[in-house]
Amino acid sequence: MSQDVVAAALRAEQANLDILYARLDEVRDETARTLAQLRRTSTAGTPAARVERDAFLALHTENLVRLNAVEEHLCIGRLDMADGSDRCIGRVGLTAPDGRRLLLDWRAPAAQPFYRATPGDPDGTISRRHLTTSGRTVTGVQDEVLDLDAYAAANGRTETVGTDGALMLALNANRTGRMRDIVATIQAEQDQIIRAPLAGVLVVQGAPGTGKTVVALHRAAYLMYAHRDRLARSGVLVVGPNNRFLRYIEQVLPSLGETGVVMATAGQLFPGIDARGVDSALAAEVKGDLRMTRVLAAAVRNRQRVPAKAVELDVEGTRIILAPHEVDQARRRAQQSRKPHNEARVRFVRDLLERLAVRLAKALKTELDEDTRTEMVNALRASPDVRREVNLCWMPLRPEKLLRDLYADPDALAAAAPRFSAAERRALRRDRTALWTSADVALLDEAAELLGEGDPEVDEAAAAAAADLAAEREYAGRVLDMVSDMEPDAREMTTAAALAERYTASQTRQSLVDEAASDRNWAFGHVVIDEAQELSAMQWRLLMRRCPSRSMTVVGDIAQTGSSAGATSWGQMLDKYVPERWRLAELTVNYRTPGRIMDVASAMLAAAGGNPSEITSARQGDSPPSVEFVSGPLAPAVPAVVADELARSDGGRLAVIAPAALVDEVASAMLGSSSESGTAGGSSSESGAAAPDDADERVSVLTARQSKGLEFDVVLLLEPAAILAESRRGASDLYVAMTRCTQRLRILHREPLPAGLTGSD
Ligand SMILES: Nc1ncnc2c1ncn2[C@@H]1O[C@H](COP(=O)(O)OP(=O)(O)OP(=O)(O)O)[C@@H](O)[C@H]1O
Repeated sequence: MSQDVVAAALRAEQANLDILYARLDEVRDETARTLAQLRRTSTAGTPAARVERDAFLALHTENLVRLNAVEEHLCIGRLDMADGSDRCIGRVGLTAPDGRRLLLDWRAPAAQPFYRATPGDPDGTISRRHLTTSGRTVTGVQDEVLDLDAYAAANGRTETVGTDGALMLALNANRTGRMRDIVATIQAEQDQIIRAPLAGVLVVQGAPGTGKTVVALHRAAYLMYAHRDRLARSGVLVVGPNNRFLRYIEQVLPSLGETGVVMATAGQLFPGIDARGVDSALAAEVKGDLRMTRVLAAAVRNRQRVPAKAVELDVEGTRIILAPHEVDQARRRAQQSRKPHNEARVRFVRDLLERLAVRLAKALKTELDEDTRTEMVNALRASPDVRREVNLCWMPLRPEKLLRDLYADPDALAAAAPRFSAAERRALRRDRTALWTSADVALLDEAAELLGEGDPEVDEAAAAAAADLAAEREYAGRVLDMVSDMEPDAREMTTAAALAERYTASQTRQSLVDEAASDRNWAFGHVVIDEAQELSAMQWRLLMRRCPSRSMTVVGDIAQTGSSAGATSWGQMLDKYVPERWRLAELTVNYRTPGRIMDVASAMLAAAGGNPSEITSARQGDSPPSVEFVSGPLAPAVPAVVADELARSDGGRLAVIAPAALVDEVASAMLGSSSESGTAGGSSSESGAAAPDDADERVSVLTARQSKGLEFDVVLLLEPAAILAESRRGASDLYVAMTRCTQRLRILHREPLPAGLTGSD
């Protein structure tokens, strides 16, 4: 390849990139000016005029956010088409003032061949060019020929232009602690998943590092582009395994210009609760089991009581009897309504008061007609005795109270869960002050279904709010007429239909995250679930309630299931909700872990009885895991090894993954060594151990479970045999830990190594 050809290609691409950035700057300035003008516009005028102004404010603000988000790597490449035209592909669409298309959004249908065209199926293309850029400078180009004859005819040569491959550059780059988008290098099998239809449940199964997470996030961005009308209003929910993981991925969607996504762990899916407690393996398993639906239903029924014997009540000085059989009859009738507890209570109280009114009339020797009946009922309602007894029989309940009372009372547990073993019931026992766990959240949600809202005032307020929202939506439909005056690039980034929905969303978008989080009945338009193999059957039930349309992207790897309540097959969890309506897509190339390390991880898992997926690694790497025997305690040996690795890894990030019992000791050893002399690698912030939640530190000390979904340049794995023995799913945890590194895996051990795990001692 002549240097001249490369230099000429770089020059040509630089000239084009300059035009694109100049246009981006222009559009940004125009949008900012329009916004400033709109803000200056008087807020007086008709309500409709104010609503219009707000609609445009929201639209332009959103556009500005998007335009600012695409500064880095604005243009990712180009397609040369057989018809002589070309298509520049970028993170956003841009049009020249005269309407000429300058840049095509990577999600547009016309951009699809950039990811999918092959020499066997060039789809109207001659060649594909990948661009690497740094800031606003082109640093590399790489051409892939898709139709050789046409390429030779167009370029007068068959030789392609190429600097380093964009994919290899991306894979070899040091990690930063934050996941990056992969718009420039999405692979064909990944693109198929990203652009798959919105409807239905799509399960993306794949071994470690195959890009499941990153693909699911790009799919969310794609769906929000292709179905903006629907998803802008209802929002997309992304569920991840823990807060650290959510922080690790949180920048991907904003970097693709998409906001309005709710991110949550399974422990944050019940309004007002952020579960921080931890369950034992048995408690998590029991709480995640579908048998809990029956236990909770029984717990609720057991709060609908009949007094053991007749109770005397004082009603304004008159004594009447509350007879058990009458309470029982009122209870039965209320139960027959099949309404949730708090709603059925209204009927129970009404029925019981009617019966007591008869007794009261008799005691007062009064005829019971329409007028006196109302009088009697009012007197009964005012009686403290009556109120107390009615509440004792059928108390209005919140889910939190129901569950706390159940966990705290062995008798209540025994009555609600008679078929559970004593050990299972013991596992559920908790003090009233215990922290909520993520498994509790699914139970609270189930309890909320069984209890219902039941407060008529609340219901009325909700109905009024719903009516308001409907009226706004109708108005938003009329805002459509105004779209034609919009600036072309703003139009490009939306569709006319989307504006209508977006206008409605503008009322909620800013607070969509808060609103959706505070509304248990929020129906998300699409739900992305990551590390989905970890979810229990009860958690699936909750997620299905959050997504009545069943439009979901479910990603995970059954071989990595660590939770005792997690899935052993996808059908086990999904068949009951979407029988024969979920589809499976598989990813087969590992972009993270070098092949020589992956082979050892797979051999270990197979030797432990697991079932690792067949997998090819995009890179083989230099060496298998290095294994070192340590004769003394492990923790004190760690800082020196970390210092050595940091010195070698040139700015990369490192994780020490240890058995749970060793983590604190290792973290202390790291902190001690850094405060003493900085021997562990320079400044204390570089060498000090980070808390498991801290994604920005260069060194993290984690358990295998905490490392799920994350990645590091170098992993130092301590005592694999202890991780293996930690739980019933210890082999999966160890497999996860071994597959987190992008460059090197170093193992320190004192105990004998698990079977299959061999390396270069
Ligand atoms: N097409 C691609 N181009 C560049 N990088 C990619 C591509 N696909 C995946 N990667 C990178 O590979 C790494 C692994 O991706 P990701 O975390 O999404 O995998 P995963 O399947 O979710 O892994 P695990 O199940 O082990 O958590 C990430 O750094 C991701 O950016």
